[in-house]
Amino acid sequence: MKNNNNRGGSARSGGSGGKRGSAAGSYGKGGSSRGRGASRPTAAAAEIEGLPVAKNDEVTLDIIGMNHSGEGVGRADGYTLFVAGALPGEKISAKVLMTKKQYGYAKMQKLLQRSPARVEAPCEIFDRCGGCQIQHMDYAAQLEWKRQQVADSLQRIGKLNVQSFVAQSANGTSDEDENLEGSTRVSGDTARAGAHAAGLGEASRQGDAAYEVSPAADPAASTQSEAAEYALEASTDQPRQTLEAEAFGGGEGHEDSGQPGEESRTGNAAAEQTPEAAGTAGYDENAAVSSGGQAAAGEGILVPPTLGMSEPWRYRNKAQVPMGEESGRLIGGFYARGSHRIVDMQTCIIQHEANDEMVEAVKAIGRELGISAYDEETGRGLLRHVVVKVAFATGEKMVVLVTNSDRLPKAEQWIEAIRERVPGVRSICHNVNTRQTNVIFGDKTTVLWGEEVIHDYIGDVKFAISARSFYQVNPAQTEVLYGKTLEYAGLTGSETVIDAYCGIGTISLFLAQKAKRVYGVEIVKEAIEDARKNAEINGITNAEFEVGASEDVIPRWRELGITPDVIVVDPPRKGCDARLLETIIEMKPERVVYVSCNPATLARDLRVLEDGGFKTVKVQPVDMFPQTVHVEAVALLERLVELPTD
Ligand SMILES: C[S@@+](CC[C@H](N)C(=O)[O-])C[C@H]1O[C@@H](n2cnc3c(N)ncnc32)[C@H](O)[C@@H]1O
Repeated sequence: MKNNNNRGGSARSGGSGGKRGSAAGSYGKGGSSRGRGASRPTAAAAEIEGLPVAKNDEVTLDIIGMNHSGEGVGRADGYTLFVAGALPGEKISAKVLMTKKQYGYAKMQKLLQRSPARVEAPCEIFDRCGGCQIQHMDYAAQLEWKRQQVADSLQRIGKLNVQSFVAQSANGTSDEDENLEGSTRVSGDTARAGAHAAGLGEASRQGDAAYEVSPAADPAASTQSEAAEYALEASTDQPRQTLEAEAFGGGEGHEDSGQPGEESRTGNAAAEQTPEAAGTAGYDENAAVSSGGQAAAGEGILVPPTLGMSEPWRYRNKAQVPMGEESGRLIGGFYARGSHRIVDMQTCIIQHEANDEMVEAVKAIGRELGISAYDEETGRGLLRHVVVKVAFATGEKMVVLVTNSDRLPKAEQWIEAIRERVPGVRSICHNVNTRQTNVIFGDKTTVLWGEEVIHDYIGDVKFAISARSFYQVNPAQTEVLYGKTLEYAGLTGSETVIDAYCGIGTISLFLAQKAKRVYGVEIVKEAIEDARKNAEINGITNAEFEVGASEDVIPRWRELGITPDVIVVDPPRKGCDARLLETIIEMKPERVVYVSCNPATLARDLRVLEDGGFKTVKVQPVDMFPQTVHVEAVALLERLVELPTD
């Protein structure tokens, strides 16, 4: 049906509402995506001529996929609309919130046809908080969607050949056992729901060229120049520059790396991690995936089902909670999606309970002591963030108060009250960040009380973790991830291994148990100090560490004659530096194991390595961040044997 403006295709439908976990939540409140109190850019852009829809139109949409931010993707007369809360396979009525040249946003009004993968989000503030994006999607469907994100990126960005899939049988198993790799199997109905929700089946055939170049759906993207966005998405000729731009603003904030779920900057993950290509999973015509299931044996890269958790809740060992004020009262919680508006919370069900308790204690103490919260608009106020960590294996706890002032007023009272209300706390730290920035930590950290570090175990290896060092946030899945990394490294005990972007030496020390020698490099000085301590406390003598950028240090190691058999890289979201990739190619290791938290930069870098003489054998997705859109994967590359030239 055409509307009055002859824009066509936006079949009007009435209705409003939508239940929690179905509808979009707090979108559409206007303002820029960065400003405090803003949540979604609405009609900031002037109406654009010739679009099939306009702001406030009501449209009926078939949701054909889900983008990197977890928003459903619908089309109105070929025009792409992103709808928060909508799942692939659903039919909805929606109201257009804003339009850009090639895509727009709409708010779900009514769910007309429900996906079998839709579940009730268990978190009470899911519809407001931006911390999780896909609690309303059944876990099996989340896992399949993540697998497909990886496969699609490899194909679309890396131009790599991915093995096709065979459909899953009714009991969720497949004959292709080799491909299961110990994964959480997708069972029966949920398998089909998963395939459905991941935008597979019919909808997966509906991709088109326009969508292929469509830009980031994330509200944060709207703060970037559109030209940059399009450069980013449209072209794989210049993917490095553009993909780097999207990764946490180009790679500052090393202390926490920009790992998904590791919000080293303020802002929720959805706001900060601008998707690289608007997430074409599920509707890329060229994607090899045909349904939820297993890869068929044959040519191409194997992308097995995502390794998931049996209990995908309460898995996080760290919370970085921004503090604010509401009617003069101190509050703390994650940001609403696409904004810096804090949603006060009492509990976060993906966090360990101890983290909830620590955050609540700090909020209560702050209120009692009359502490002000930092206001990022005025640059005034004291308490910026509370960062809490708990070691799952030992129960040790750390509280870090990040303030906008060198001095922590009432420090003694803080210490006394935290010790009283957080039984078992081992470390209370103060970090100073006086910069007007969205990076969480400042450079100066002092121990107010207790130890400088807490200790945890991954497998049998003990780790000391300081306030600012990167440490994986999901300990159960870290073991799975590192186990895969070790397996792919294929060590026999005689190998020399380089671990680039080594953090506190977690992967290095895992590898050192099976290698002759391991060299780790990391840019954060404190992390390398921790890595050395960690080697020492575990009695590991065959690992050595150097501070510096991998792209500077490893070429130097090459000049010194270090010849690795295996190179492991685990870079932040922006991926590997081009100089590092060049050096890897020149060093000619037998194998490269690439651990990645960003399928887009992974795909880009694999392309470079493939062109440099390596073959990608398999890429295993591992779910480090259930209920969120973040995707982790580990890739195995083997060096192609060079044939002699006559
Ligand atoms: C995703 S984390 C991986 C850490 C570690 N492998 C682990 O599993 O805990 C990436 C690490 O790279 C570091 N980093 C960022 N840029 C770097 C660079 N150019 N050279 C070396 N390390 C870098 C960050 O500080 C962070 O510790």
